[in-house]
Amino acid sequence: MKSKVIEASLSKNKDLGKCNMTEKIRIGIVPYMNAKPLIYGLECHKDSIELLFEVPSLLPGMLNNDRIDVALIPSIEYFRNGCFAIIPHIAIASHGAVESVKIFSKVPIANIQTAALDTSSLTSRALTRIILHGQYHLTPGYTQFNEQYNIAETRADAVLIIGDNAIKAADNGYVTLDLGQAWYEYTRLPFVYAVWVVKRGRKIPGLNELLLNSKKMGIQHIKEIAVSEAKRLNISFDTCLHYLTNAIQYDLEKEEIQGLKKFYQCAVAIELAPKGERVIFNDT
Ligand SMILES: C=C(O[C@@H]1C=C(C(=O)O)C=C[C@H]1O)C(=O)O
Repeated sequence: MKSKVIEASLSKNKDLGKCNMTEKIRIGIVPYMNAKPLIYGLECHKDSIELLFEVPSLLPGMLNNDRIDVALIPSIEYFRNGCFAIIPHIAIASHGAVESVKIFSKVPIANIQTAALDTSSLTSRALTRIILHGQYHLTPGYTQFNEQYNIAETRADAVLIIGDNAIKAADNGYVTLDLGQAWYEYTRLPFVYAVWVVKRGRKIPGLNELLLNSKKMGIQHIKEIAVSEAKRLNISFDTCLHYLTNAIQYDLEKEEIQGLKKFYQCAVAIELAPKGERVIFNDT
């Protein structure tokens, strides 16, 4: 299923600014299992789209520097940047437990004094601070956790890990806190981890439709994605299917937008984001 719209947009649109018309649309995306359904339908556009895989923390900068044209970015960065527009109806979200954003703690959560946060993340790092502060009245010392480290050798009391590594990490007797679940208990709202964005004012005709169709196709082929992810990550098909269908949610509608706005308010309250930002959608 080839999108005529995007092909037309590449040849018709004279407003692509720094993007050369003969060049492909460069789309930045996280390399985790959770993003696979969102890009499933893009595979058949290889002649007009280039996919670049990068950890979430690096994608906003790449978009800002025009190294990519569209990106799936950590939701906190949408509010910090202030110059992006969100592609409607699509998110990486959870309504409760997310299974891939977890604190692994060597002490009871209420006793955490130091926490090392995954450097791949931006949103879940902020969410950790919000939950530990808001729910547990804790302001621990924060350090970095790099995926080359392992939990046991980390000096911090607790470690935040996101993505495939969090799914694969064994609990090993650690106290674990699923931050999607913690957010739900704190607010009774869904949590939005990532959104597709473009720079505000950048017109890529057909983009919203292209990404929405891709998501729809991904959801239709979720079992096939679970099979290949199980192989790639060396984990069970059931774990993948459960994660892709029960834990991660891909909609960005009324409730998720409410969750996104609540997250922004909580971030502003502890100075993790500037005041006065609004949710603005891309309309092309
Ligand atoms: C739920 C997740 O969402 C991710 C978490 C992000 C973050 O913490 O900054 C960013 C993008 C998402 O892919 C996950 O990867 O586990």
